[in-house]
Amino acid sequence: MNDRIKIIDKEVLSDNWYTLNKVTFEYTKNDGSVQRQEREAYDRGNGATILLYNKEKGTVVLTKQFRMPTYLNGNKDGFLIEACAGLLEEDNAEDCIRKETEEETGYRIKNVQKVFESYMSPGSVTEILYFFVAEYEDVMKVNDGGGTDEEEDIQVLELSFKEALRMTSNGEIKDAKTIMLLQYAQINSLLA
Ligand SMILES: Nc1nc2c(ncn2[C@@H]2O[C@H](COP(=O)(O)OP(=O)(O)O[C@H]3O[C@H](CO)[C@@H](O)[C@H](O)[C@@H]3O)[C@@H](O)[C@H]2O)c(=O)[nH]1
Ligand SMILES: [Mg+2]
Repeated sequence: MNDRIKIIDKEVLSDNWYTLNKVTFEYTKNDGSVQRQEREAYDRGNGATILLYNKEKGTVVLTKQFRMPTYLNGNKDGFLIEACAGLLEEDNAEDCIRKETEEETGYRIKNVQKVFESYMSPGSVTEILYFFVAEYEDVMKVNDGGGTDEEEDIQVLELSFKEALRMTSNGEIKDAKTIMLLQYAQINSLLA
């Protein structure tokens, strides 16, 4: 696909839960010279995320859960407020996010709108994340949420949009996908 890149070797360094590969490749620089380089790339599949919002109430639904990698790196209690998200399985991103929304937040939503897609850590993680927004109403709540996985322990938060935006400024919300979705909602006036 790119004749400036020639993959020489791909070595699996770890495949315990997800896969960490070391890729050796020849890279042709802008000046035409060829360099041999190595990069580690963590492959944990792709994901989808969604902002649920209610115009009339001026609210959004977010989740709160323990995230070990953040606990290892400065997040005091390790809990993170995030937009609902999940890894893609066999299904396409849209079906995946509908299913994930019901499992994690308890809302059975109808129409979802794809807004953009983004690599979240392009220097080290292969994952591309698909971003969605959807309107929700109280009557769509069909269960308590929380996740289906035995180790999942997800708290569902319904916050005013203003409060959620404030939390992105004061550091209470520190998750990229969540900040991106809240700012998308603000820029596009999804809520008053
Ligand atoms: N035992 C074990 N379980 C794991 C490990 N890593 C993840 N899991 C479990 O695998 C499940 C994955 O849950 P999902 O809801 O599908 O994914 P997610 O972790 O919420 O990921 C979403 O958010 C990430 C962070 O923003 C995104 O990177 C990702 O794309 C996705 O959108 C969770 O139950 C989690 O505990 C691991 O190393 N060991
Ligand atoms: Mg999740």
